[in-house]
Amino acid sequence: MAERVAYITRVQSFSACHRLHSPDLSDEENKKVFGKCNNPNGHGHNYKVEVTVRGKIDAETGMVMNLTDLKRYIEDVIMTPLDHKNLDKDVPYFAKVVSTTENLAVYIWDHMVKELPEGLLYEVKIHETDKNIVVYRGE
Ligand SMILES: Nc1nc2c(c(=O)[nH]1)N=C([C@H](O)[C@H](O)COP(=O)(O)OP(=O)(O)OP(=O)(O)O)CN2
Ligand SMILES: [Zn+2]
Repeated sequence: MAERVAYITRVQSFSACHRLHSPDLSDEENKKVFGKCNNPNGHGHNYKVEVTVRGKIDAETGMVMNLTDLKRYIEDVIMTPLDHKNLDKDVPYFAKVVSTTENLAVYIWDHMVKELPEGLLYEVKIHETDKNIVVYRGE
């Protein structure tokens, strides 16, 4: 049978708070750029992350990869470090990196790509709110 390629996705939600604030900008500039999201005491989100892997459907198993394994990687990369956390204060990566959803997607990609078999990770999509969605594909 000809080789077939499929995309499989696992969805995971987590809750976290953050403040958009750049150490490279003055307080005034931060207020101007980030507006209400620069509130000193932060604000929270119920993030929804979609992790998609792309690969050949294995002839013997019928799977690109076992979704149960993907679930375990997501637990280690997303849930343990990020769920119910203050992103800026609890996650060392964001001490100097602004916790935008773009940078959060890069964080998740960079950690997920180390766990997964080479070449499988295709996309990290984050719904910060129902209306704000970021896609990162490792570029
Ligand atoms: N490019 C980006 N822009 C913004 C980001 C981001 O991560 N990347 N993040 C924010 C804030 O974190 C903010 O929390 C967004 O919330 P809000 O504007 O309230 O969200 P909605 O637009 O979905 O809410 P409305 O109901 O439309 O008010 C801002 N910008
Ligand atoms: Zn926010």
